[in-house]
Amino acid sequence: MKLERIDLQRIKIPLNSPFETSMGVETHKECILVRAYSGKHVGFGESVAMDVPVYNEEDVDTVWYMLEKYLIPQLFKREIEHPDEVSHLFSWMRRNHMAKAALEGAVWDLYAKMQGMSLSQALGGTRTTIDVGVSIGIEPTIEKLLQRVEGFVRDGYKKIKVKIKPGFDVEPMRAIRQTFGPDVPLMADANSAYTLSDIEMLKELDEFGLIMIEQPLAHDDIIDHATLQRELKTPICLDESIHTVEDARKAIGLGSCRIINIKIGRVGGLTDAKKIHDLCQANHVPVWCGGMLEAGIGRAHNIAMASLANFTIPGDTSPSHRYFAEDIVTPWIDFAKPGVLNVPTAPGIGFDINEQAIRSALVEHKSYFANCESTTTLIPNY
Ligand SMILES: O=C(O)CCC(=O)C1=CC=C[C@@H](O)[C@@H]1C(=O)O
Ligand SMILES: [Mg+2]
Repeated sequence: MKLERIDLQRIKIPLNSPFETSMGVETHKECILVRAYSGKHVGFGESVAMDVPVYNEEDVDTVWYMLEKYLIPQLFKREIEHPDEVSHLFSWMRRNHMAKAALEGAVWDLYAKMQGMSLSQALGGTRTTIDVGVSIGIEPTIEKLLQRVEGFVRDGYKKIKVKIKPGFDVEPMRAIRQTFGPDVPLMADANSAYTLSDIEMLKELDEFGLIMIEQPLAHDDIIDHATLQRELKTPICLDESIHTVEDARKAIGLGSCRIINIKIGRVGGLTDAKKIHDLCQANHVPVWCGGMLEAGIGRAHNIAMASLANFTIPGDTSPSHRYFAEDIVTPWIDFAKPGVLNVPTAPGIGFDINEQAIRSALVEHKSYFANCESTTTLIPNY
């Protein structure tokens, strides 16, 4: 496929309620939508970088900059046979995975549409439905947390993920277990809030029969996580520490984790997400699809990826209304039955674009054309 035009749209959407983690409080979802045009087809992608670089080194501005200055011009230079070529094409650039993934995702969607297949099929997905969980931010009180958990359990979510941080960890988890019993599928996500000096507290979490403790230690660590995993019964799941298939290989080899949370944007796109999925499958390490509070296009990409066979743990792909009063896709992403989403069978991401919702949320829109002189490439010829 020859890309003729690429559009970037920066949008900002209010969250239904603030979402607090150990990294801070989010009240809006700000992201960049990517539209990739070839002939009569258009593919859609979405960047997941936050508006401040607290989750990784990127933010919305760095994503736009890297796309405009390097990645879009480079893609215009090439005829792409298969989307798997894009991550190699971008491999000269260090990191900036969320910028790369937003553009690569649009190419994957475009490719699937041109082939007349769903994105799930194009990726090799086998599931026709996916079980989904919910991520609950840090609440001001344990009582408020219990109210949120009660509502989501009633809604039928297949996994309840609770954010923890120093001072809000053992007691909230104990209260959930005492209130809802041992059968609620429960996990904790620490977002790197602890160190090995907290090992005794982290071992206390073992009594709650959690599915996993996600990213308890430093965002760039796999050594201390291996030490901690040897002391814990509860499986450690790595999120922020895993950026590449090599990171995953090393973490599995060291015993740093027993589960991996795959986020398309964190690992640089669908091609690399699939490589990590396949490596984990070969090593009997289950994976699940993490979330970044995506709007509908990003959420649709997550659904397609989560249809791959080794995504055996419910992911954080809640229906749109969990976070937003209006979504940028139609139909809205919603349960087919409690805790279950259908995997679309229509071509590409399988959702239409709600242009009115995008217009309402639009901050900036810019079109780039392959035949435009100003779209020059500032990188060596790779
Ligand atoms: O998108 C969702 O529903 C889950 C969001 C979520 O839990 C996270 C988003 C971004 C960073 C973190 O706060 C956290 C995570 O680490 O998984
Ligand atoms: Mg996480």
